[in-house]
Amino acid sequence: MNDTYKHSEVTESDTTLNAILDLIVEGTWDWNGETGHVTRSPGWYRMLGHEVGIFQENVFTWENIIHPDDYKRVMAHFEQYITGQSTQYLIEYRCKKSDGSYLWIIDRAKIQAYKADGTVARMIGAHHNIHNKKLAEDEVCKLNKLLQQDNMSLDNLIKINAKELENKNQELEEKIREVDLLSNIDLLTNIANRRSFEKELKKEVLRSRRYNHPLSLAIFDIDLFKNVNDTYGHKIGDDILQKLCKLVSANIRELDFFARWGGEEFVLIFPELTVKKALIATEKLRTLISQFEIEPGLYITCSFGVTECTDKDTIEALFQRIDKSLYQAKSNGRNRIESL
Ligand SMILES: Nc1nc2c(ncn2[C@@H]2O[C@H](COP(=O)(O)OP(=O)(O)OP(=O)(O)O)[C@@H](O)[C@H]2O)c(=O)[nH]1
Repeated sequence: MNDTYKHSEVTESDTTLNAILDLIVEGTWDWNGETGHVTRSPGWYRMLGHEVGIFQENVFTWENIIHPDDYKRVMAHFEQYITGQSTQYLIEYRCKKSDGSYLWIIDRAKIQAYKADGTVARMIGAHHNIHNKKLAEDEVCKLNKLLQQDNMSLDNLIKINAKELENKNQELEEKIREVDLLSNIDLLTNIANRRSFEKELKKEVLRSRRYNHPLSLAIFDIDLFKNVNDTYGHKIGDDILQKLCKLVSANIRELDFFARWGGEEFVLIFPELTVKKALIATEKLRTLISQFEIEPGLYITCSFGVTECTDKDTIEALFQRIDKSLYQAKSNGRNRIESL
């Protein structure tokens, strides 16, 4: 038994084919080159939002709905195909809808028959709605452009950020230096503090040993400073400490290291000086201080302990010795220097 499906008549097969085409493509068109007649499927009208069959069935209907910006391109492509300059007719363009907006479609067509003179006798085509796909492509295109711009600005941003970071780092380094400086400086007198002194002393002890150079150390303390505070007040006491530091700083060598040990006690490192020379230097200071009118009508004196660092000295041993010599200077009557 032959079970192949057959249409009983040609018209029936035409109806079936048209129904299938209407289902699988939005719009088909069939152009008769002899008469200029164009048959368009119901889907073609529906796709553009028109009532089926409202347009004249000729080529001008099609030409009139092509977007003006696409018109020349479409015509050129059509011309190339029907004149045999290109082998296929396949083109994307916009068609005007009933509401005046434009719909992106893809138009595919094939010549079905030629006239005796070689011109087209029949051409069948299909319009397919690609609007959403086209919009999505446009979006991607826009995004790509934006991305490129963004990449550039991102690049710039990175550069700007790097510069800002560099500035911040510089600021931070300055702050660290500042903090480091502050942590090494006595805030009242602006000279080195005990912490900084201890570091410096260790360094100088090592240096004197390495080069076998002398190194001396002095400590001095304001005599009876409690009386000054009690008589003139703590504020004047502070001013006196500041003035004393300025005086001493201005009368020591660049090489010498001057620090506040704490309270009204100060220390001096004399690199390259033997105890003999250190005694001369401290004597100069003692005299200067005692002759300096630190406040109107007020003079102060200081007691000094001096010692020289030996090969075997530990830092603690050094301190014990100058402390002891200062104690001796105090107990021997103040405003004097003792050395051990
Ligand atoms: N104004 C002021 N006074 C201070 C500061 N640090 C310590 N002093 C004072 O220094 C005085 C030290 O007193 P004492 O330790 O009794 O010694 P002194 O009166 O100097 O007597 P001698 O050291 O024995 O000569 C105290 O009154 C402290 O308050 C300071 O930063 N500012």
